[in-house]
Amino acid sequence: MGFRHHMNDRMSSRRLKAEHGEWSLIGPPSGGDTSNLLDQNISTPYFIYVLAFFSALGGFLFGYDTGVVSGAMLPLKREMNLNALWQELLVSSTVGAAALSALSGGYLNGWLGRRICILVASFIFSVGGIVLSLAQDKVVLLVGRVTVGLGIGIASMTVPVYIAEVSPPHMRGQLVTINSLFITGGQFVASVVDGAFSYLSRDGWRYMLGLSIIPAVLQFFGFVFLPESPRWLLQKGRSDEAHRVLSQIRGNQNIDEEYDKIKASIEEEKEVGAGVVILRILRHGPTRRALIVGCCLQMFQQLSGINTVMYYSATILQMGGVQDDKQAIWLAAATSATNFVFTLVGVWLVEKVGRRKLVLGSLLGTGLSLTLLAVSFLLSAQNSPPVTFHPYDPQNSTCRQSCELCMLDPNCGFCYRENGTVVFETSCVPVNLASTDHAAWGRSENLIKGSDNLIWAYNYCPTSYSWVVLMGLVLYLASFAPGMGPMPWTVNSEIYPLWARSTGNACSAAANWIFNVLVSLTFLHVAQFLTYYGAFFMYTGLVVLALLFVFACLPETKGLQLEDIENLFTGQLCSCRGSAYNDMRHIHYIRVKGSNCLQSDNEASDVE
Ligand SMILES: O[C@H]1[C@H](O)[C@@H](O)[C@H](O)[C@@H](O)[C@H]1O
Repeated sequence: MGFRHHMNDRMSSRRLKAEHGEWSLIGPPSGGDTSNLLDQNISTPYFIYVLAFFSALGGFLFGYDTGVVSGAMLPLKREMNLNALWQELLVSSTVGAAALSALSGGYLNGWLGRRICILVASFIFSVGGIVLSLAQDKVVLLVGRVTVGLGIGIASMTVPVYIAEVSPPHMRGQLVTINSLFITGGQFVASVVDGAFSYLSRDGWRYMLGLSIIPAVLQFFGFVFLPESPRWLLQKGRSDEAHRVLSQIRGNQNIDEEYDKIKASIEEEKEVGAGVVILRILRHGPTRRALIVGCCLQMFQQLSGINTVMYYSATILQMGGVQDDKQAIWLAAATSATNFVFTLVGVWLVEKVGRRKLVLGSLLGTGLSLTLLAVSFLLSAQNSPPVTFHPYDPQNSTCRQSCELCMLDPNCGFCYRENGTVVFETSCVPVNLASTDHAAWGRSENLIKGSDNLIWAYNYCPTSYSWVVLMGLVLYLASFAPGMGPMPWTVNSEIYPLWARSTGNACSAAANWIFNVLVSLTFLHVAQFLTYYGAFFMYTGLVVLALLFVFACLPETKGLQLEDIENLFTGQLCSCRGSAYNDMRHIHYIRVKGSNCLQSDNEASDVE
């Protein structure tokens, strides 16, 4: 096998090392079995899994605390007498606080280091959990929700950075994606805890909200004993410590090249000049382009509508015709289980097919399933039962339309009798403002569920299309979870040079949280204006935009050492799509014609 070496090629020394069997810094080939190619002496120590596990507990808490609130809201509404405004406040205050703290987390990360930030986040999570579980009134609840939000923000931007910085290149994608697996795992556990404690007649919400203390304390004590990122240590001039930690996490592998590369990239920082990091990022072409790609990926993740599905799955299923409250809660648990299981597929695929293909495939499936959801809502709307029964209306209300329009008006609900699949004696009447479980007056005012075949439908219409909605939801999650769920976090942890990494991740995580609030706060209003099928068609359109953006702009980062990845952004924006891949023997760069984003494109592919 004749390698042609190109000594002026920045990569050639790495290739040379590869020839001599030093694969540790380069990573395994895409897909196949690497065991016969790897030197037995340089296997990665298990310690890296311990680091990834304790860090990813931050992801678990992120998932748990964002997921638990929808189920906790049902008993909270009852016991604390919460009106719609307070319910919205308790949900969105956490996400808003997360956006702010993710932004400030960039500064804290650079200043205090990744390890201290993770310790601070787990401490904040523990305090938030204690405040929530002991809360006596809604103001204290709000304080608790803001507190956990602050923890979530810091954890969401620090954990992927830390894992990426301690991982060897060939495992980095997988280990960072494990953090996303823990996010969806946290959401799943939260939905099961919600389901289980919803049977308690009082104080169930205290357990739901308080149980997060356990993983938070576990993470705190774990991190007291775990090391700082060697990259951050080197940046701070603590070279001996950095060398020691790197040897500790790489075991018997040769760390010289990795160590030198990190040092070289710190030297490069000086070329960029001094000043406020975000301004330096914006002035420096490659990092500016990386920031645009990173933030847009996070924005598109949220614009694909994942959190309308996660936060409103019970409502969506009800709109699709699932009538029973408890059934809806457990179906929502099944939704988050699907999200979790399919994130596992992402963990499995990320080092095999790479980030780019995973995201493209995921967006394609997400778009198709959103179309299916939209079509099923359209069919339900077109077949929505008309109003046939007009009781005397003491308030002269406006609730007098078909079920579809009745459902879209938050002031009205649909009341009907059912015999098998036949719906009859249908009316649309105002909802009781204190509890949406009842009508304000008339035959559904004091409704005992199921009595006399009478059904009060707030937020949904009787339809025979619920199974299509259910199928659409499952397909949506199966497509979203392996790619668009985890990859924005994974890619962001890799694409910035060391000096810009904390700030870049802070900005992109904040973009994620800001669009999260935006989409989830507007969903019900958007549905009211555009109808449900209109809303889902709109998300489909946004996914098509995302697909075009990713196709044009997202380069492949699989297998590259962190310090090499910035080279992918040295050309014009979007000129390096799909450009680098590593097939174990050498790194290929295929650049889009005319760009200068790579230093070694042609040479890299003429290897035989
Ligand atoms: O990657 C995660 C994951 O997909 C979650 O299910 C979702 O709730 C978050 O918003 C997202 O950032």
